[in-house]
Amino acid sequence: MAKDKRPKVPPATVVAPLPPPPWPPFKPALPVIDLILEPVVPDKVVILRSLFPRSLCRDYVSHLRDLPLTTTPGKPKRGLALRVNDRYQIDDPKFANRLWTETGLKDAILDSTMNHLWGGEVIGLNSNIRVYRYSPGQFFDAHYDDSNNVTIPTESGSQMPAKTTWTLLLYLTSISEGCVGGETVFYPHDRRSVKEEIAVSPETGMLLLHKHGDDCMLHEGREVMAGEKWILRTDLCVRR
Ligand SMILES: O=C(O)CCC(=O)C(=O)O
Ligand SMILES: [Fe+2]
Repeated sequence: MAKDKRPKVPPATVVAPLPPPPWPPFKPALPVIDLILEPVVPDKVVILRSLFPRSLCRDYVSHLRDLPLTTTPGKPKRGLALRVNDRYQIDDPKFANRLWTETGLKDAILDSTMNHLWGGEVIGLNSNIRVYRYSPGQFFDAHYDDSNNVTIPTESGSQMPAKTTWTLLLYLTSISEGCVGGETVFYPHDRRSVKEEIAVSPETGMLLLHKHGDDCMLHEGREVMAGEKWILRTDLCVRR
């Protein structure tokens, strides 16, 4: 089989398990509005506005600042996308489950008319939670996101085999907090082309979902010009 040379996101770094951070409670109770999935690119990119209200985003950012964020190295290994941002990563199945069940996301996804898009029976979110902070000059170069095999804990304590099918990015800041730039840009034809680009500007509290794996669109996190772009990232998981 031909080797896939598309630039990929570097695999998760193996680190000694640390206790998860004390994520702020979801206050006020979520969701604050009727959550509606809005297509941006048919079958590939969807947004969900106001998953978190602005006050909760503010609360999250002020807590996330205290986390031990590390700056990604400037020069990636061959085949991996260049990204320059500060990030934190934790395996936290409990928080992934809270994000899934206590925000209205599960209902919005499972009740949607878009059920055929998710790539199987959706069972929850990837427990690999990533926090990104982009300061001015930082960006995430064009790449594709891979699908990964993971497990999701069930209520009985067993582990259910799952695979990730869509990337979830929750924007915690935007132009309203002074973040200039930082759009997530998609390229429909596997090449960076200004004419073809579809740019999603961060909106505070908005969740962006995009299909990944074999059908992933080439995409990038554009350079932040002022302020800070904060994101929470996880993935949608289906049964495998
Ligand atoms: O920061 C962004 O807008 C894009 C992030 C991204 O592409 C990723 O996490 O794989
Ligand atoms: Fe990505």
